[in-house]
Amino acid sequence: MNISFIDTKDNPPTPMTTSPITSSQLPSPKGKFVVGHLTQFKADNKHQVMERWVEEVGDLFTISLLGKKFIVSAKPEINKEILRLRPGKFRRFDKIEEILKEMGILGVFNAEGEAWRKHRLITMQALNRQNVEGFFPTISKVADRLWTKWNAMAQAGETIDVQKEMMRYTVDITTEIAFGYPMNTLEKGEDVIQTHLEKIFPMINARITAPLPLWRLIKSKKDKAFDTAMVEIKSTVHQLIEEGKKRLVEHPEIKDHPNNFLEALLVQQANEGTFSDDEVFGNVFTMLLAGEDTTSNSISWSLYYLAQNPAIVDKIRQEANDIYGNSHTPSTYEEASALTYTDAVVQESLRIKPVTPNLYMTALEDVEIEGYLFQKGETIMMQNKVAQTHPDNFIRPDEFMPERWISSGCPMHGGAHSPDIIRTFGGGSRFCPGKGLAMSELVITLSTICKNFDLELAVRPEEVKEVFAFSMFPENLLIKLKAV
Ligand code: HEM
Repeated sequence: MNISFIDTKDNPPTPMTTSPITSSQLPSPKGKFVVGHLTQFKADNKHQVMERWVEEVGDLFTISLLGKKFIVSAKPEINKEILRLRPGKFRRFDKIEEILKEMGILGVFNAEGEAWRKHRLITMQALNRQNVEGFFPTISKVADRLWTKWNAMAQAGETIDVQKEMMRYTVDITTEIAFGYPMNTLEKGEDVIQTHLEKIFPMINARITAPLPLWRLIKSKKDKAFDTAMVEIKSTVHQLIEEGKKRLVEHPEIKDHPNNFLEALLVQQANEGTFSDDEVFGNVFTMLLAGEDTTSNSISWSLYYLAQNPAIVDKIRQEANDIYGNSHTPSTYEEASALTYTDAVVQESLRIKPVTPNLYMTALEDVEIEGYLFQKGETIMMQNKVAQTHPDNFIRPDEFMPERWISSGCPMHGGAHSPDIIRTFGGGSRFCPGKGLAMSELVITLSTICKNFDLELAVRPEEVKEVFAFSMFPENLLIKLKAV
C-alpha cells in the first residue's frame, strides 16, 4: 500500500526568523506503510535513489527506514557546517563505529571525541607531504608493473576489466605503504591477503547498510568466510607488528625515517606508549579500508571518461612527453608534481564522479544551522554529489571538462565555478588525511596509462553502471588498449 507524505517541493518550508524548522516539518518522498522507504533504499544504487528524491521533493527532506527517521540533505551550506562542527556537535553515523568495533577494528576512521584526536595526529603525520614524497618509489614501481602487464594485454588484444585491475593495482600500493608488505597481485594474481580483503570489504558495507543485524542471530556461509578472513588478516598483521618492533630495536635510525605507516605507528608506540597493539592493527587496517577502494574506483571513473575523450588523452600524453619523455612513468616526485594538466583531469573526475557521494553524520546535541534545527540523535544523510553536478555551481556540469580547473585559458571563464563545494574528500577536521597520497597515485597512474596507450570503451557508455558499495564504482567498465 502506498501512502502519501507531504510533498512541498513547490512550496518548501522557509525558515522563520524566530523558530527554526525541525525534521517533522520537512517533506518526504512517497513511501510504503510500515517499511517506509526501505524497499527503494535497499538497492545498490541508493545514492541515485536519493538523488532522484532530491529532484522530486527538494534538497532537504526526511525518509523513514523501518520506522526510524533520517534527514537527507543536499544543501551544500548545511553539509559544510555539519562537517565543520565535528567532533563536538556531530559524529560519524554510529553504526560505522559499532560495526567496525565488532570486527575488532579500532582506528582513526571509527574513533570519536577525544579518543579520535590521538589517532588523527599520528595518521596526519604518517601521511604528511614529506612521507607522501617518500612513498613515490612504491607508486612508481607498481605503475611500471601496470605498464608491463597492460602492454602484454594490449598486444594480445585482450579486454581489460578496469575495476578489477585497479583494485589489484591499488592493493599492491596500499599494502606496501601501510605495512611494508610487498604484494604483487598485478603480476602474480591471487595473494592470500588480497583474497581475504576481497571478502572483508564488501561485508563491512553490507553490515553498515543492513537494516537488521541478522548475522548476530545466525551466520551465513559468507559470514563464516568473513570471520575466517578476519582471523587470518589479524594474525598476518600482528606478525608484521612483531617483525616491525624487532626492526626498530635493531635499526633505531628508523625512528627518524619510518618506511611505512606501520613503522610510524610503532615509533609512536615506543615513544609515548599511547597505542596498544590492537590500535596499531586498527589503524593499519583503516589505511587499507579507507585508501584502497576509494583510490582504485576514482582511477576507474577517470578511465571511463578518458576512454571516451581521445583529445584529453592526447593532452595528457603531450604533457607526459614534455616532462618525462624517455621513461614509461615519472621518474621523480618532482616530475609527477609538474603534471598540472593531468591533475586537472583528476580534479574533474573527482567532481563529476565522487566515489564518496554521500556521508552520514549524527547530531550529538541540538544544533541550529541556517534556520534548521537538527535534534540530538538525528542522522543526516548528506548527498554531496548533487551540488558538485549542479549548474548553479559548475557551468555545463554534466560535461567532463578538465579545463575548468585551469584558470589560465579556461574556456568557461566567467561561468559558474565553485570549487569550495567539492566534498569528495569530506570537510572540517575529519577531512581525508590521505588526499595528498590519493592525488599522487591518481596523477601518476593516469599519466602512465595515457602516455603509453590509446583507450577505447569496449561497452556502450550507458552499459557502465554506478554501483555503491562502501564507495561508488563503475560496474561493467571494459576497455581495449592500443600501445603507442
Ligand atoms: C580518491 C581517494 C580517496 C577519497 C575520495 C577519500 C575520501 C574520504 C572521505 C570522504 C573521508 C571522510 C571525510 C570526512 O568525514 O570529512 C575520508 C576519510 C579518511 N580517509 Fe580518505 N579518501 C581517499 C583516499 C584515501 C587514502 C589513500 C587514504 C590513506 C591511505 C585515506 C585515509 C583516510 C582516513 C584515515 C580517513 C578517516 C579520517 C578521520 O576520520 O579523521 N583516504 N576519505
